[in-house]
Amino acid sequence: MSSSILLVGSGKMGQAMLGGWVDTFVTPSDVVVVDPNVENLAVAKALGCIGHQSPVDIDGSFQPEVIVLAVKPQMMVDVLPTFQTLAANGALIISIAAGTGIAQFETAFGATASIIRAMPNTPAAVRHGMIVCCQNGHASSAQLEICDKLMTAIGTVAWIDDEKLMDAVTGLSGSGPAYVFHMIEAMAAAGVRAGLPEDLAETLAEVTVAGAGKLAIASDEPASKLRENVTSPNGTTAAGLAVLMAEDGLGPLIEKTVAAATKRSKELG
Ligand SMILES: NC(=O)C1=CN([C@@H]2O[C@H](COP(=O)(O)OP(=O)(O)OC[C@H]3O[C@@H](n4cnc5c(N)ncnc54)[C@H](OP(=O)(O)O)[C@@H]3O)[C@@H](O)[C@H]2O)C=CC1
Ligand SMILES: O=C(O)[C@@H]1CCC=N1
Repeated sequence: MSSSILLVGSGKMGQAMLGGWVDTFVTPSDVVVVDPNVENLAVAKALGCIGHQSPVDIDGSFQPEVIVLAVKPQMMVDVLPTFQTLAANGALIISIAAGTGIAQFETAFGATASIIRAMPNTPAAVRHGMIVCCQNGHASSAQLEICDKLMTAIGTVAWIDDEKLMDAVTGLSGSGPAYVFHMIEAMAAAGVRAGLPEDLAETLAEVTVAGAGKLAIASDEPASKLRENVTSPNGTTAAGLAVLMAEDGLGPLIEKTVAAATKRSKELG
């Protein structure tokens, strides 16, 4: 890839993105990573990227074409001013921070800067992420293409026009893996209580969730039909679903869960 990338923050999401990029089309030495956390920076360096603990250490001739911001939303106020000079050559700015709106980046980098807000999730680490992108209308078609390629390297990409939807995206797919991991935890614990050995219960829960997810994606049928396919009349699944789909069952709980995460995303902005 000809584009030079500056990645700010090589924590969980920064590392997940880097892994997908260098596994596919990005030359590691084209990526400069800034992170004060020595351990996280070492992961980026081990992949062959150039790493610095501070932007002041970056080679003065480095002109990134893309700047990817992967620090906590609460850090943005302090971090953005330190990258204004590096962005001055018209670099595309991509932020994956929850809540932080495009307007905050326009304030820092200029009203006509090319800004894309993207919301990935942690399955990006195994290139099965869901990434939703939204741009401010100033990115060129080449910049949109670069972003799409970077995000496609870590999963499935969707673009939306209405930035207001990014909070709901964050509450659903951004935070969503945690809901599913908790479901795995709960299923495994229930299996143990039903008499299964712990290791076996964990494997059954993990493989069942992964398999159901794969089937849902591979199948043309809606999830409701796939659910019905498991459910024999008066059988075991019907007995289980009578509990899970009760009036106070999983549906209302997930609705409250996504609403709470969406509200928190709005607050972070
Ligand atoms: N985790 C997730 O599932 C998702 C997270 N996001 C968003 O991604 C962003 C990063 O989250 P995540 O990767 O989980 O967080 P992490 O804490 O794992 O990573 C953030 C990294 O940034 C470093 N850092 C702190 N200050 C600076 C600085 N001034 N310059 C450069 N790097 C700095 C941190 O160092 P230190 O550890 O020393 O603080 C850390 O290594 C957040 O904005 C979050 O909202 C988006 C989608 C999913
Ligand atoms: O919990 C968070 O705030 C981040 C954003 C989406 C997933 N993790």
